[in-house]
Amino acid sequence: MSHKSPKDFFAPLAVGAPAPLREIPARPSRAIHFFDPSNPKMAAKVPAMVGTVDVLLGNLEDAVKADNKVAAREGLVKIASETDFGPTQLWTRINSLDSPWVLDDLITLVTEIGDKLDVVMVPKVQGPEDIHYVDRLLAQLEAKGGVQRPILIHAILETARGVANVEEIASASPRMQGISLGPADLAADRKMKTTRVGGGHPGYLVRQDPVDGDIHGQRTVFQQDLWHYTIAKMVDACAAAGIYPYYGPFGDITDVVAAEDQFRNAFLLGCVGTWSLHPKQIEIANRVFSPSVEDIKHARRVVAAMGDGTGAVMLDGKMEDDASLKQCLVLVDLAEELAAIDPKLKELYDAIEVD
Ligand SMILES: CCC(=O)SCCNC(=O)CCNC(=O)[C@H](O)C(C)(C)COP(=O)(O)OP(=O)(O)OC[C@H]1O[C@@H](n2cnc3c(N)ncnc32)[C@H](O)[C@@H]1OP(=O)(O)O
Ligand SMILES: O=CC(=O)O
Ligand SMILES: [Mg+2]
Repeated sequence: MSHKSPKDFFAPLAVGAPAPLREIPARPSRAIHFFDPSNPKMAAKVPAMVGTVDVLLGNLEDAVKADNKVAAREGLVKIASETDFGPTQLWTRINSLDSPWVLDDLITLVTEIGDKLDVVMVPKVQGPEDIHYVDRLLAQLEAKGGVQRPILIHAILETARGVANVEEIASASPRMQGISLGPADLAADRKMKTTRVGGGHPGYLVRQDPVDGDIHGQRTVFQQDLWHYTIAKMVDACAAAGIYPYYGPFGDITDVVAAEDQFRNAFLLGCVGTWSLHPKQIEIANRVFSPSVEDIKHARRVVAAMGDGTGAVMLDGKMEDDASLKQCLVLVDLAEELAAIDPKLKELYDAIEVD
C-alpha cells in the first residue's frame, strides 16, 4: 500500500484550490441542528435560529423525500445566499456516494455557496477511499467556484465496515473535521435487533445475582448502553487524528430526559457535540456539552493549587497531580472557547469565585 508523504498530504488536490488546513479549528459545535431545506415551515425558522445554535445543517439525505431532493438542494442554496450566519456554522449532509443525487449536490453547493459552507457531512462512509473521493472532488469544485478556504469533511459512522475502518477514515485527509455516530443505519447494517433511532433498549441489560438462590425473586436490573463500544472506539480514532467526535440522532423527540442522558454519556466519553433533530433538542445539547459551573469551579481550584503544574497536592482529601490537572485544563479550555461565542455562558463562568 502506498502512503502520501507529509508534504503531499498538505498540498491542494487541484490547481487553484485553497491550501488544506494543518489543524482543525476548535469551533464550538455542541448542537448540529438538522433542517430539511425543502420544508417551507422549517426553512422559514432557520434565519431566526442563527446565533442560538452552533451549527445549522441543511440535510439533503435520509428524512428528505426522494421527490424533494432537488427542492432541498435548491432551498439550501437560497437560504445560504440570503442569510448572514454570523457566529453560526453552516453545514450540509449530502446524499450517499452511491445515490443518483450526490454529484449534483456537491457541484451545486460548492460552486454556488462554497464560501458559506463550513463542513460537508458524508453519510455511510465505508473506508478512507470514500473520503479520498470527496476530498479530490471538493478541491476541483473549490477551484472551479473560486472558493477561498477549504471546505471540511465530516463522516457518519453508520456501517460495520466504517466502524472497522474508523482510524483510517479519521486520518484520510487534512479536511477531516470530525465523525458522528449514526446509530440508526449502523443498527440496520450490523443487523442489530433494535428499531429505535439511538438511545437504549430495555432488553439490553445486566441482572443482579439471585438473592438466597431465588431466581424468581426481586432482582435489580441495570439497563446497559448499546453504543458504548462504538462511541469509545470513535472517540479514540478522532482524538488520535486531531479531529472531533459527536453523538448523532436521538429519535424520541418527546423523551427529553433520555436524550439528555445519552448526550451526557457522549460528553463524558469525549464527544464535543450531538445532532439536534427538533428545536427542543438544541437547549439540551447546549447545556450538556457546556461544562457545568461546578466542574469549572473545581477545575480552576486544581489549576490554582497546582502552581507550575508539576508535583502532587491534596485538595479536599483527594490527590491531584499533572494528569488530573490536564483533565481540568480540558474543561477550562472548553469553557473559554464557549464563553467567546456565548455571552450568557461567559457571564456564568466569569461569576465563579474560586475559594
Ligand atoms: C435516523 C437517522 C437520521 O438520518 S436522523 C437525521 C434526519 N432527520 C431529520 O433531519 C429530522 C428533522 N426533524 C424533523 O423532520 C421534524 O422535527 C420531525 C421530527 C418530523 C417533527 O416535526 P413536527 O411534527 O413538525 O414537529 P413539531 O410540530 O413539534 O414542530 C413545531 C414547529 O417546529 C418546526 N420544526 C420541527 N422540526 C424542526 C427542525 N428540525 N428545524 C426547524 N424547525 C423545525 C415545525 O415545522 C413546526 O413549525 P410551525 O410551528 O408549524 O411553524
Ligand atoms: O444518519 C444517522 C443514522 O443514525 O443513521
Ligand atoms: Mg443514517
